[in-house]
Amino acid sequence: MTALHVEHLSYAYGRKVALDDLSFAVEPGTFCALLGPNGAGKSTLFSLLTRLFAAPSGRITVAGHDLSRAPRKALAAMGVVFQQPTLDLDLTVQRNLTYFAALHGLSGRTARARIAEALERLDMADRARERARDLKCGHRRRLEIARCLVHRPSVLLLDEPTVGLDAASRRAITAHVHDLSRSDGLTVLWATHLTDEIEDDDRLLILHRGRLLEDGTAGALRGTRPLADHFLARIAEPA
Ligand SMILES: Nc1ncnc2c1ncn2[C@@H]1O[C@H](COP(=O)(O)OP(=O)(O)OP(=O)(O)O)[C@@H](O)[C@H]1O
Repeated sequence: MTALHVEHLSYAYGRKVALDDLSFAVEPGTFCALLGPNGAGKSTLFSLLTRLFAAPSGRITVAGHDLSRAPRKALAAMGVVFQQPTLDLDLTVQRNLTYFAALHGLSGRTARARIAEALERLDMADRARERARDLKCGHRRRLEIARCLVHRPSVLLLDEPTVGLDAASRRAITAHVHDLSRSDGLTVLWATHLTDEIEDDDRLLILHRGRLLEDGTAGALRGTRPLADHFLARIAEPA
């Protein structure tokens, strides 16, 4: 079964077309980078995938569930990290996660076990009692990633999750999420405009002006040139 399937998706803000007949499918356990410059349509796609916006046309399927016909099942199969942080900074790490687990109907022993597992997975176990406000930006982001694992989704959506982080935190988080995909079989859709977050084995979608310019394995698409050069050359081509 395809983990994430987008078929003929379009979206416009008034006359401004943000996504133009977008189609792609991501197989389970794949780390899929969605690479595009500012304004490419990445956040619009995330808003449609997470049902913040209703898709006026096209179809989205998550872990076999149609997002418009079976939204609860589709949304339960996904973990999301939005571009803007959404933690409660006055709560501890543990409390942030407990609150989120409760929203997903998890409580008591199950919630505690899942939270411990998620914190362990992100190397955050020793920070459970710290207030989110006291964490460095990189650790806040890691907490958000741990949070999106608590209900055991099979598909993770991350919208430019390293924005505003220093180089070391950026590298650590990118490595963590690649590892989640590799070791735990999670499907990842990672939106970015930074080519150094993408590995040669990753699936790569290049999005530009609402359209897919490329879809393949990053290493094969870039050939012998650095991915940054390949990307800049492709998006510089006339429409
Ligand atoms: N609320 C809005 N009203 C009108 N146009 C919008 C709105 N939001 C986005 N757009 C336009 O839609 C297009 C896609 O924007 P979107 O934010 O999805 O791109 P993005 O790839 O996420 O860019 P960024 O990396 O800057 O977040 C852009 O041309 C943008 O100007």
